[in-house]
Amino acid sequence: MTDLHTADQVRAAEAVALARTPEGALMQRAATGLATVCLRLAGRAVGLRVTLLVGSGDNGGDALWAGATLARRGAAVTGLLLDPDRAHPAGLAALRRAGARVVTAADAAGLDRADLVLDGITGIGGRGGLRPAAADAVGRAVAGPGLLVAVDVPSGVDADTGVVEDGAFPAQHTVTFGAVKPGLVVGEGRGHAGVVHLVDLGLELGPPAARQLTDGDVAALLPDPGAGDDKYSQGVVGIHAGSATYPGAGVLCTGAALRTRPGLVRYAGTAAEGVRAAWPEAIVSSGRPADAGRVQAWVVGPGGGTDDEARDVLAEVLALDLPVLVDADGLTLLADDLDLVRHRSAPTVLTPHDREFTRLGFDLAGDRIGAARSAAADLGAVVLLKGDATVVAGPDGTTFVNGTGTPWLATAGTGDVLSGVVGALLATGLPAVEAAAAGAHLHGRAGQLAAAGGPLIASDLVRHLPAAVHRVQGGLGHSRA
Ligand SMILES: NC(=O)C1=CN([C@@H]2O[C@H](COP(=O)(O)OP(=O)(O)OC[C@H]3O[C@@H](n4cnc5c(N)ncnc54)[C@H](O)[C@@H]3O)[C@@H](O)[C@H]2O)[C@@H](O)CC1
Ligand SMILES: Nc1ncnc2c1ncn2[C@@H]1O[C@H](COP(=O)(O)OP(=O)(O)O)[C@@H](O)[C@H]1O
Ligand SMILES: [K+]
Repeated sequence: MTDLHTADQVRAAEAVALARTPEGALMQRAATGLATVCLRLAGRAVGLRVTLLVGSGDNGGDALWAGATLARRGAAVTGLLLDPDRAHPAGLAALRRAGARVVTAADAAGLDRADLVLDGITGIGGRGGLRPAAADAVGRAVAGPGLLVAVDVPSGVDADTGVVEDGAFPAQHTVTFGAVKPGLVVGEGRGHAGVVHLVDLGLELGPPAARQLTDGDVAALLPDPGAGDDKYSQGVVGIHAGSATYPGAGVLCTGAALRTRPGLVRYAGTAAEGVRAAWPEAIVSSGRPADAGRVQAWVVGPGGGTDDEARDVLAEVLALDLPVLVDADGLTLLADDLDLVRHRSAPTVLTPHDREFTRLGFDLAGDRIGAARSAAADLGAVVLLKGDATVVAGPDGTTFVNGTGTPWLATAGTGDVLSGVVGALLATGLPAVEAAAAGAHLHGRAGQLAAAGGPLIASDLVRHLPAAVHRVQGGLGHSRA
């Protein structure tokens, strides 16, 4: 599990640690970790041309100390001071002692000729868009071929929300201190942070603001069937998806559920013929969900249409005292009457993409975690907000940010697959927020495995689900023909 802590949480823990450690010790730990990662990434120090972009706070201090270490190892380091009078004094003295060049914006030529650019303009103290001089320096430094490494947080990226301001530093790597901040793994911030390296400062942090599951976490939620299991005991999921004219969503969703937890999957709906042909393993009926037989969780909505019949089915399923996942057309219908969800006592999982989320009446500014959380609290439901780095929020504020996936998932039908995966996990009896987070993780892993073979379509994703399960359990993963 990767714990994600906000800037305020890190600052509060740092204050406690600062009071207990000699002056400068924490910054030394941070800068040593930073220099170590830089040396590993660059592969050498001697002759390495390094540009430091140095702001006026402690983030600049980290860059100056790390620059001094690199210079002592033989790198040709240039420190560009954006605010020379306020540069971290001890860090600046160390850089000068190490023999590095120190320049100001007025005489900073050749910023684009570095092999390594260290962004120490702002860290967790940055506010809003970069000031013009800082933005100009970023623009010039990133124009060259050098490796772009952000110190703690890419300048111009909000550490908590991942909102990216104009002119922000587009890091390929971010060396972050004390804890991974949510803004490095969510929203546009994820793309600007690149690969995140954590330097442990030994901070005593409280409960995280959000978490990211690892393969091992997901494997622990997905035990293999044991000798005492039968086809019912792993949880039976019911699927109502697709239609006679458009059976695709029913086929994909049912297949995804089967490929995730193959015990037993029931399908009930008007795509029965297509689903039966594709998945002889499923128990298929063309009747209403209430007549389909016992299940432990329902999936309703993908490709189900928005007519009166679909509206009745949605109300019927939501009236059951079982976990229910609502997706796609089901969400469009739900937007007319959110009380259908608010009144439930069994768990509900809603899986909107951005347009569906706003259709439900919620604001989606840049803060995806905040948006998913407030919708979840309002509705008393788990909200899984899809996209690059899917966010899953529970009504009690429990939050996960997904760390798997690939942009190749941006293709029709992959959402139907996600519904089937999460539905199957809900039926196992997992807490709904964990089922949703684990489902998003598995779905993303399947996407990565499928995309390794080139562009993927949604049925490839279904085929790769067993390999994804195998992979999270520690295997290398292979696909099924
Ligand atoms: N507090 C600590 O114990 C430690 C802090 N560390 C570093 O300290 C950083 C936080 O330091 P600070 O609180 O000094 O804050 P920062 O250095 O992140 O930023 C504050 C400075 O940036 C300027 N600034 C703010 N917004 C700006 C903008 N939009 N454009 C241009 N300049 C802007 C401000 O005028 C201020 O001088 C962390 O991110 C981390 O890198 C590490 O050294 C570890 C130890
Ligand atoms: N750019 C992207 N990067 C990573 N994953 C993405 C991206 N775009 C979409 N996805 C994922 O693909 C799936 C798309 O779901 P959805 O929009 O409901 O598609 P459909 O309705 O066609 O099934 C979601 O799991 C989403 O997280
Ligand atoms: K920075």
